Amino acid sequence: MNETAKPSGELTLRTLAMPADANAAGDIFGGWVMAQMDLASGIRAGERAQGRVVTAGVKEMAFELPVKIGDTLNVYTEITRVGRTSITLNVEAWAHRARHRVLEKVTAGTFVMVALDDDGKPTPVPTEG
Ligand SMILES: CCCCCCCCCCCCCCCC(=O)SCCNC(=O)CCNC(=O)[C@H](O)C(C)(C)COP(=O)(O)OP(=O)(O)OC[C@H]1O[C@@H](n2cnc3c(N)ncnc32)[C@H](O)[C@@H]1OP(=O)(O)O
Repeated sequence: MNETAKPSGELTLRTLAMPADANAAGDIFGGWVMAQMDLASGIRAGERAQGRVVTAGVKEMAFELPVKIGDTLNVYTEITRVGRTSITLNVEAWAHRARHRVLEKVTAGTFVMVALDDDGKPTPVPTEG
């Protein structure tokens, strides 16, 4: 792992970048990376909300480095704000390169998830604990 930078947040999801997720040049599609970050946000926010959540918005997405076939993608999440019905998370995706012992930040973004009730309407996020 690179000495100068470390992931922020809790490791929420790990998965492997496969050939079917790549474009013709061999780089993994940004949409696939975003989908993994969305899933990680859903897991973390769903646990905090103790129920169903949806993605309301994604802000400040930055694709800093490509993901390559064979990389392990590690997604870290940190809850930065809990509103009435929304949960805001900083989400970082780091690639563990297949043939090198390095972990590099590839993408970061801010996700806003909203807790829903059984009727699909926004519902208050319960107090923690
Ligand atoms: C025990 C259980 C364990 C669980 C373990 C779970 C594991 C399971 C993992 C599943 C992982 C799936 C993760 C994929 C999740 C999708 O991909 S969901 C699909 C994509 N998203 C959608 O289809 C959402 C479609 N949009 C909507 O349904 C509605 O616009 C929304 C988001 C519910 C908001 O409805 P609304 O009527 O505008 O509601 P409103 O009361 O005005 O606002 C509600 C809150 O949303 C905020 N908001 C609304 N729009 C925005 C926006 N554009 N930007 C930012 N915030 C916004 C408001 O500020 C407000 O926040 P609070 O002040 O209450 O904190």
